[in-house]
Amino acid sequence: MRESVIEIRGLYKSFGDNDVLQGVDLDLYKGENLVVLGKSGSGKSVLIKILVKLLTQDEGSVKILGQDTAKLNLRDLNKLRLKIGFAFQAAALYDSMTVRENLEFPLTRNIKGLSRKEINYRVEELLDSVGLPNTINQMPAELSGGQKKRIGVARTLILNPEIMLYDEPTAGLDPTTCIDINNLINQVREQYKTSSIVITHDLTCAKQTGDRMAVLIEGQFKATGSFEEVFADAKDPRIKSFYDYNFIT
Ligand SMILES: Nc1ncnc2c1ncn2[C@@H]1O[C@H](COP(=O)(O)OP(=O)(O)OP(=O)(O)O)[C@@H](O)[C@H]1O
Repeated sequence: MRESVIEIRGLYKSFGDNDVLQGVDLDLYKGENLVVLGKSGSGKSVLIKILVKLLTQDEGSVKILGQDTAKLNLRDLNKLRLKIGFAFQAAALYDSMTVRENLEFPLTRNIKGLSRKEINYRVEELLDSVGLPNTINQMPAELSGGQKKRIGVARTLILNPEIMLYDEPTAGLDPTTCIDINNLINQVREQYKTSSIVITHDLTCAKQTGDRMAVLIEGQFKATGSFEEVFADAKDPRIKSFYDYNFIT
């Protein structure tokens, strides 16, 4: 039996008469990269927001690291959130802060009493890990799109999360930089032993980073499995068209 770090059961969410999630079941297993695929508007962001309780489900349960999120008080919820790293689509760096300050910010805000030496060590270690030690005194505006993503990942890792959520990690990047980011996602899993959900439209990213795929269609996961299992012999025309669409555009 594989250990689940996230366990989603029977999740429903509607906005008015827009039934977005219609009975979602999904597990994220310890140590894996799980890729969540789905058309624009299929509910991927809604699902992620429910996971971190930025939205509340209408029905169903979410257990993260063994804890039922519906039963947590705010203090315990915030503790749990610290174990989840959220790497946003747009890297979400603070433009007015240097790279060093961007990385220090979550650290000093969430962990009190760290020495200057400990903070420096952690920041430098993370910048080394993402291959950008020389950017430490730069401003985000001086970085390329790919570098910003790397710094965003470093900042997310600084609190040692057990779970990583990557939201469209390769969006807006050229193909070579996409491959670098895919490699980084795999490196993070190895080095920091994280379990990750990668939300993407990019099938190259899915193939390179995903141990397993899950395809969200009409409010449910219709197919889960390895990239080959899901796409090689796809009978469901919606999955087939998702694949075809990706390689047309
Ligand atoms: N706060 C909200 N209030 C009302 N409707 C919402 C809200 N958030 C999302 N929706 C609706 O839920 C549906 C799913 O949206 P969601 O953002 O999860 O799609 P997505 O799969 O992440 O799309 P994309 O790939 O374009 O980011 C859409 O129809 C959207 O309009």
